[in-house]
Parts: sequence; structure tokens; C-alpha cells
Amino acid sequence: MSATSYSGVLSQTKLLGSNLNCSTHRRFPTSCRLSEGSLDLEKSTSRVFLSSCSSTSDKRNGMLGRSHHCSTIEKRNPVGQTFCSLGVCTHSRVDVESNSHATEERVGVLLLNLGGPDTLDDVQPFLFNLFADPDIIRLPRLFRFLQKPLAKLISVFRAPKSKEGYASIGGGSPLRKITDEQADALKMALEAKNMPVNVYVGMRYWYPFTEEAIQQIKRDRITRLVVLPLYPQFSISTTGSSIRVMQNIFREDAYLSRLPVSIIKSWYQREGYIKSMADLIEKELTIFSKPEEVMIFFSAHGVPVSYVENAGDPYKDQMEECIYLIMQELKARGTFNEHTLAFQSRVGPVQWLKPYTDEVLVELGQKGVKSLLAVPVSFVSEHIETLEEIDMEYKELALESGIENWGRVPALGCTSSFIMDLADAVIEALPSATAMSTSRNTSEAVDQDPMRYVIKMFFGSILAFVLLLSPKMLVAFRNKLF
Ligand SMILES: C=CC1=C(C)c2cc3[nH]c(cc4nc(cc5[nH]c(cc1n2)c(C)c5CCC(=O)O)C(CCC(=O)O)=C4C)c(C)c3C=C
Ligand SMILES: [Fe+2]
Repeated sequence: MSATSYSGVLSQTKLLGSNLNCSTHRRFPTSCRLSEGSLDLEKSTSRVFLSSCSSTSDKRNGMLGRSHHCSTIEKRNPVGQTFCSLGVCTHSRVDVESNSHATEERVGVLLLNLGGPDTLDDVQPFLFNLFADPDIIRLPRLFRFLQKPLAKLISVFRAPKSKEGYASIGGGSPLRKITDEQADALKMALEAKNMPVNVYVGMRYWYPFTEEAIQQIKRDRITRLVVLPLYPQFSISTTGSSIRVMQNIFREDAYLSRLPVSIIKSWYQREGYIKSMADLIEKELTIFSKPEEVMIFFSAHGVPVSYVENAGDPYKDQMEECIYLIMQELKARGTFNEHTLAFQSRVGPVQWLKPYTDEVLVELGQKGVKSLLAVPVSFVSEHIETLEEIDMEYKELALESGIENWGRVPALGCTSSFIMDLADAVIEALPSATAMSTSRNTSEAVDQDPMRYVIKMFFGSILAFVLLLSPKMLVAFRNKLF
């Protein structure tokens, strides 16, 4: 549920039409002229004036005192002079209510993340949730009814290996704790910028689930919501999946479907993020005896190739651009190290994005690279793939392959420059919040036709039988590819 949920009340005095051009897209339905999180002021013809007052009492921290303050954000069209200004004023509630436009505004920020098992007993059910996600195992529509049985099978097969991994990092995932800390830090950063908000944490595959966070948002009568996935780059399998869950819930609910929402789909290109990453890399390089000789080795979580080539996942492009921007920033600071990008954590019998981290490490060792700095780049908190896969498996492989000096950049976590930048991203996204699309897509309508459903099940069963007994699947299970 909410990591940082307090009864902050924001009274908005004015909100003049945020007339952003939003279109409905089949897979990523909310595609606003929001240029991935930052308001595209040059194109925008809207003028948004948001003056907010707060009257807060923090239940969590047991604060009894109430404070009243007011923040102003102004965004104007290209002919206007003021693009973004934050001002602070103080006035009483009566003043607010005397305004004819007065409505009570409660701003929420929903942090989306993957979630991870808290204990070893959670591992198999967590894996089940993950593999039951049609954005993780993308079965053809005809096979969709197989999703859950397949998820059960794969999760049971994979659980022992995953459990070993989680056991080696302390018996569970640190994700919940770190995400809660990030939520607290973000709330404080926003308060420091005179933007009191409730921050909620919604995990995709484990507690606190996205569904719970959304229920809490509803209970708190949030009136404007910014959705901030904690993945810098967009992938269908991560941000896309969480947004799909959100949209399904929002569509069915009268209150939520009218709630103005702004989704920050990716933010890898933000200056604050790039600079924070460059800071961490620079700092870690100084630990090596010859920093200039260190190969900067970006290791990103992979996705199956089909996501990029068939489904149009922008993940690979965004990842490459992200690395380019980080390297440009380092060059601007006088750091000219060589670098490379590889993809880790592949699962199952399909082709994943290449080159693979393990193969590149061996090649680099063979080529005579002696010093290497691993940089996890697809995620902003420590998790099993940094603490176990990189710090243990890949480090061992690198040292065996001839690399002598190994280092690893920590995940950003609660690095203050990073959190401040996320806070800015939220503030910039807020004025463009619009109600989510409520239209049902046609393929879902087909699922509601009983005759079509029976036909689909009949042919699907035959195909499923063939698929499950296909040599590829049998080999995958036998070779423990899951
Ligand atoms: C940008 C980050 C991630 C992408 C893209 C991603 C895609 C993806 N992942 C799997 C399968 C698994 N992922 C697992 C854990 C896991 N994945 C991410 C991030 C991305 N996944 C994180 C942060 C974590 C760790 C959570 C934690 O508990 O610390 C797991 C479980 C662990 C294991 O058994 O290895 C699986 C399985 C697929 C199939 C996929 C794309 C289709
Ligand atoms: Fe993953």
C-alpha cells in the first residue's frame, strides 16, 4: 500500500485548462504531448496556472501541528514569458473558498516498481505473479488461457534457483525497503519545493501491489495524480505492464476514470539523472589505481529480442541513448574511458537482447582488459540482479577470465541529486494531468462474445497441446533455461 501516505490536503485555487493534446494508443494508451515526462512547452498551446495551498497534518510522523502554505506553478504558452515558476504564499482557507474556481486539490504520486519476495517462501508465488503477466510471457492471444498454468509450471521449476539467489542476498529482496525509502525521500524533496503530496508505492508482482496502492489513492480522495515508474527506460515488460494494470483498474471505476493523471513514461534523458549517474561513475573510478584504464561496463537487464523487433519496445533505443548521454556527460567532465553495453538476466528459451553480459565479460578478459567498472543501468535500487548476479556471478566470471580489478557502481537509491530531479519531474508533469482513456479495445470486446470464446478455447487447446510438447519447450525445461 502506501509507503508514504499522510493526510496532506492541498487546496487548489485556480486551474485554467490544461489543454494538452493527448491521443489514445492501443498499447500505451496515454500518449500525451508530454515528451516522456517533461511538458513540451514549445508545442503546448495551453496555459496552466496552478496555485496550491496546503494544510497538512502528518499522521505517520505523529506531527500534531498543522501548516498552511501555498505554492504556485505557472506554465504558459510560447508567447507567454513565464515558463515555470514556483512561488510561495500564505493565505487562509477562507480566501481560497471565496474564489469561484475553488476546489480542494490533493496531489498523489504513485511510484511503480517490480516488487520482490520478502522471504524465501514468497519466491515461488512471486515468480508465479511475474510469469502470469502477459507482458512478461507474451503468448499469442489464442493461447492466453494457458498463461496461468504455464506460469505455475515455470515458477515451480525456477523457484529453487531463484531461492538460492535470494538466500545469498539475505533471504529476500531489498526492493520494498529501498522503494519505501525513495518514496519518503521524494515526499520530503517535494515538500522542500513547496509541493506537499502523498506518495504511494505500487509493486507489480509483490506487496504492496499496485492494486492496493490505487485503492488507497481512492480512499484518500486524491484529485490529481502523477505516475512515476522507477525504471529510467520504458519497456513493455516493466513500465508498460504496470500502466496496463493501472488502466484496467481506472477504466472500471467512475472516480478513477475521471482522475487527472500524468504518467512519466521514461526519464533516462533527464539531466539530473544523467549527472547523478556520472557522479557515481566518477567517484567509483577514483578507487582504481589507474582510473583512465578502466573499462566502463554498462550492464542492463535484457528483454527478449521479439519485444523490440516485433512489439516495438523502445527499451533498447532508450538504453543506448541513455548510455550515450552518460558518456557525453563524463567526457564533458574530462573523463574519456572506454565503455561498453551488455544485457543480463535472460530467462527461457528465446533470443534476448545481445550482447550478453556473461559472454562480453569473457571476451574482454581474453582481449586483455584488466580493470572493469560494472554499472547497473536499468534500475535505480539494489536488487537481486545487482547484489547476486553482478556482485557474485559476474565478478567471479570476470576474475576467472583475466580481469584483475573489479568495481561496481552502486544503484542510485536515495542519492539526493537524483531524488531532487525526480521531484522536479513530478512538478513538471503535474499540470498536464488528464483523465485516462475509458474506451475498451476491440479485442477485449471479442473476449466477451461467448461463441467466439468457445471457438477460441477449442482451437487454442489444440495449439497449446502442440506448443507444450514442442521440442523447444521440453529442451528449455530439461536444460533449466527457466
Ligand atoms: C528494467 C528492468 C527489468 C526488465 C526490463 C525486466 C524484464 C524481465 N524480467 C524477467 C524475469 C525475471 N525478472 C526477475 C527479477 C527482476 N527483474 C527486474 C527488472 C527488470 N525485469 C528486477 C529489478 C528484478 C529483481 C527483483 C528483486 O527481487 O530484487 C526475476 C526473478 C529473479 C530471478 O529468478 O532471476 C525473473 C524471473 C523477464 C522474463 C523479463 C522480460 C520479459
Ligand atoms: Fe526481470
